[in-house]
Amino acid sequence: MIDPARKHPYPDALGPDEAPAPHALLTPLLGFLGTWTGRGRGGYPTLAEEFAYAQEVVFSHDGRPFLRYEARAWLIDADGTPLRPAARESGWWRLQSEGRVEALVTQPTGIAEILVGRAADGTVDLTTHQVALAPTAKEVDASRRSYTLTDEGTLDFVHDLAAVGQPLQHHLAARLRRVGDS
Ligand code: HEM
Repeated sequence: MIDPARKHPYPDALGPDEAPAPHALLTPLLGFLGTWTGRGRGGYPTLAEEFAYAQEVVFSHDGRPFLRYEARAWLIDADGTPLRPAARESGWWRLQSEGRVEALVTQPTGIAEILVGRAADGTVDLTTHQVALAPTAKEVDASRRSYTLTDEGTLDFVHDLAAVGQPLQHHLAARLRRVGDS
């Protein structure tokens, strides 16, 4: 049993210079490590209107060749005031040779995705390998996600979705900044 009062013997690192040293396979994704926050916009043909949201995303590692991934979003109004909690998801990005990525992501809406793709030049592109749905989850057939580290120091995110009978198309786009950066 883990004693919650005791410090974890293998804490995650949030930066490339922290211990433990990152596994060599994480090299193409070192720029992703840390906590990011920002805003995005989303929509879908089945929704009455577009929405604006804020999001926090955390990437960490424990020295092995995978990233821990955690994302929380909440809807905001035009002034940025929080309206209500929105999507949450967490998972693991498993790094393989030549920058190949296998990502496992689960959501409290009953959706579990396995995505595959590649990390290169500060960009990760992921497409659906498999989706598993809980009995009461909405129908999701596929998604395509793109994460890009830009020259301005932002992490830009685009998410296309094929769901509820609609073909693959835009659902979300966001721009995040590393917490602590101005
Ligand atoms: C930042 C992350 C996300 C935000 C802010 C977001 C926001 C929303 C919102 C506001 C809706 C309308 C229903 C509602 O009000 O709850 C919605 C619907 C939906 N979203 Fe997302 N979403 C996110 C991520 C995802 C992801 C990762 C998936 C699946 C892979 C997904 C799949 C869906 C589906 C299937 C619907 C239902 C569409 C319908 O029934 O017409 N969303 N999303």
